[in-house]
Amino acid sequence: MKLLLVINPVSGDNDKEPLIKKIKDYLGSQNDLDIYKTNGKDDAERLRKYFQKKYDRVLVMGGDGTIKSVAETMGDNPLSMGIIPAGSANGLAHDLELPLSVDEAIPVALGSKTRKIDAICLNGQLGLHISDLGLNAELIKKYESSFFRGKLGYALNSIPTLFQSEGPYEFTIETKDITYTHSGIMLAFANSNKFGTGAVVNPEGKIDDGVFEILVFKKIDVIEIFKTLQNAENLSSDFVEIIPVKQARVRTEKPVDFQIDGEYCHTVSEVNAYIAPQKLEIAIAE
Ligand SMILES: Nc1ncnc2c1ncn2[C@@H]1O[C@H](COP(=O)(O)OP(=O)(O)OP(=O)(O)O)[C@@H](O)[C@H]1O
Repeated sequence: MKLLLVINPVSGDNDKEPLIKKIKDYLGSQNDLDIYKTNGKDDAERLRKYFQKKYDRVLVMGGDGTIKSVAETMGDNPLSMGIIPAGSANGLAHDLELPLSVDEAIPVALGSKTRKIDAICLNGQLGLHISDLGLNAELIKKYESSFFRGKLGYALNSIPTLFQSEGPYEFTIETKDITYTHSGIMLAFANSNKFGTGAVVNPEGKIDDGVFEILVFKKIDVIEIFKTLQNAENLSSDFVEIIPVKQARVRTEKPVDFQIDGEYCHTVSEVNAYIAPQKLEIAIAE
């Protein structure tokens, strides 16, 4: 097998060298492995050059942001992807029920069982997991500029963000059939059903059903947040409005912080979103 291993050296705040050694040991001598370590600057350009070569699979060792950027760089003829979860939250790996320990993840990432998943195209970028406008994107903006990485960084930044949020916002959502206006602290574009924290915010969401859900979170409600952590299926519509769609345009009166799969994307006042069915093939557990 000819493999490209893409590694984010800083994701999840953990040392990748022992993990790389485990992969090399597992592969032994009969496999052909190229390694690319991301730099966070011109990765797309550099990766595109790698993808001009022929590989059988790309392995990604990082978090959702690294998976997203590799998926975007592969273009219209993507390779199948094996994931070695090594980010802070690993939302996509949780959704696909991939093993989180590297020893278990390696055989799965190199295995023959795969699953095709949808992506959401958001203002020209790919979102594979959950992207949002508002409160969570404000938190990610603060986290990315903070000294602390990993889960501690999210935790340390979340309390001030909850009190300093600029919301609520007025979201105008135009679908093929109808236009809604909802006020909320955050609007999410969900391809899957839970955040990397495990909170099930989109109980009906499936990652390969050809639709995505727009979730408008109306207020912070401790009981409902607790229910999301218990995998409850009946979230109150006073807490979250769920709109399944294939395509939508969302507008806000003033620019609002926006994030895609945990990557902060500045402020926007319009997001054009549509589903790209069966966009990516990912190796999963037998
Ligand atoms: N060498 C590097 N130095 C700094 N940033 C990097 C580097 N390589 C990639 N990045 C950045 O890492 C981000 C993607 O991180 P990813 O989502 O994979 O991990 P993560 O789960 O967010 O982990 P963490 O929370 O520790 O960043 C992107 O913003 C990318 O630009």
